[in-house]
Order: sequence, then C-alpha cells, then structure tokens
Amino acid sequence: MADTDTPTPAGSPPYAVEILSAEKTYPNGTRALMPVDLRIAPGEFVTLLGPSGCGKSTLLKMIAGLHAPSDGRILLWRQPVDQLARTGHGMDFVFQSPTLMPWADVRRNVRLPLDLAGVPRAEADARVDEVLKLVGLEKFDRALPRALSGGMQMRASIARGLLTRPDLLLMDEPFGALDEITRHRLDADLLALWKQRGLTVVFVTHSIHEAVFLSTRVVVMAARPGRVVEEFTIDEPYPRSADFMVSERFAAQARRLQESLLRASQAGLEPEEVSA
Ligand SMILES: Nc1ncnc2c1ncn2[C@@H]1O[C@H](COP(=O)(O)OP(=O)(O)OP(=O)(O)O)[C@@H](O)[C@H]1O
Repeated sequence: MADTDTPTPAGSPPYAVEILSAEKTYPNGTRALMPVDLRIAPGEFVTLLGPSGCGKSTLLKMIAGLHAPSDGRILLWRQPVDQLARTGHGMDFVFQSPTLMPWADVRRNVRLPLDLAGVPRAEADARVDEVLKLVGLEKFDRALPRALSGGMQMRASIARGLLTRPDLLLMDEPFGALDEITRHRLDADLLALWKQRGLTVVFVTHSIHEAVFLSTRVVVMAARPGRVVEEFTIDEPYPRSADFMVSERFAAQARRLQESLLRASQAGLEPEEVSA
C-alpha cells in the first residue's frame, strides 16, 4: 500500500495530483476537512461526491492553490501548486457560475487570458476560434452573454478555461444550475473533450447519476466533519451513451454510491442534499 504522506518516488510516473494528509480548518475554527489522502493519475476523471458542507469545494480549492491546507501537502506533477509552471503542465478551474464579463462578447470573454498575457491579436483569435469550435459556440462569437442560454454561457466559460491548454481541469459543480437536459448534454460533451484532449479532471457534484455517468473513479465524502469515506472505480466503457444511463449496470453503480452515502450518514451524520 502507498505511503500516505510521502510523494511517489522520483523513478515512478508522476501523479497529476497527490493529496498527502491534507486537512483544512478555516481561520474561524470551522473544521472543513479531516486529513485526506488521494492520488490521481494523469487522464483520470475523478468525481468528489457528497452532501452539502462535506468539504468538496474546500478540497478542490486546495488542489487549485486557492486555499492552503492547514496541514499536509498537495502536489501537482510532484510540485507544489505555486511551482506548477516548472512542470510544463497547466491547470484551470471552472466555477459553478459562468463568470463572464456582461459587457463583452463571447470572443472577448474567451480571449481574456491571452489578452492579459499580451499574446498578439491574430494568434489569440486563432486560438479562440479553435476552442469555440470545441465547445460548439463558433457561430456565437459576437453574442453578448445575456443573449445566450445558461448552458451556452457555461460553454463559453469552459472555452476560456481550455484556451490555455490545461492538462488538469478542476470543476466545481459546473452544470449544477442548469436544467437536466442541458446538463446531460454538457456532461456528454465534457466526456468527449476529456478523451480528445487527454485531460485529467477533478469534478465536484451532489448528483449520484452525474458521478456514475462521468467518472473513472468516485470519491464519496461525508460531512461534520468533512472527510473521505470511500472510493469507487466506475469500471464501465467509454463512450457512455444515454442508453448507459437507463441500463441495469448504471443502476447498480448508482446503488453502490447511494449505499455508501447512507452508510456514512448512519455513522452519526445526516444525509442532506444528495440527489439521485
Ligand atoms: N471561507 C470559509 N470560511 C469558513 N468556513 C468555510 C469557508 N468555506 C467553507 N466553509 C465551511 O467549510 C465546510 C465545508 O464547506 P465546502 O464549501 O467545502 O463544502 P461543500 O461540500 O463544497 O458544500 P456545497 O456542496 O454546499 O458547496 C462547511 O461547513 C462550510 O460552511
């Protein structure tokens, strides 16, 4: 069994993410996460699943370097997040809301990271064209955000994230505010992108169904205090179609996750806001 709080030795292939006994207590005293140990290999699609308040966002933000762990360490390709540039790998964080500038059209919104980096306009526009095509928004580059549906705004936000060609995508309930049909379509598109680009994804959701549909592995978490309770490999082939979602195998996988969440709740905790 791997040592929990030492990084993998130099000779072995690096993990994209290594969480080594990382825990979090906020300055106000809230114990958001007990020590977590988790290793994520390049190319995995790992979902953090659990009720409200179990520390999913906290863990994701610690991976992103937005919050420092109170104890323990987090490494990306063997380096602390502030040294990520040295590894030659990149990361992007997609939030629950699309975070677009309302006064700027889709092209300008998506181009922002390259404008900030001073990339020449023609080169930047060519890269914007490429990512807009990837997310199916090539015909909407001149539209303002308010003219787009919620799902299209999310696509624009994801396109902006892909512009810097990240290998690691951290997604905090990116489709949680969307209707079921749009959400499912974006889930399917995300899987296609993940495969095509060879991404490593860490995805946060409350939804058991979304977790089963997307993931190579699901990390089940529980609240009070926030902690990891179990991990499940979703050993099902890709591409995963709409038929998979109504199959017996899908139902069996969903049942395993549901039972795990119930077990955690019966250990003195409340199952709240976990949807099927
Ligand atoms: N900046 C902060 N300061 C203090 N406490 C915080 C902060 N952010 C989160 N918390 C607390 O830490 C715990 C874990 O919160 P977190 O947002 O990580 O959970 P979550 O599983 O992502 O919840 P949700 O699904 O509702 O987004 C909660 O008790 C929350 O109130």
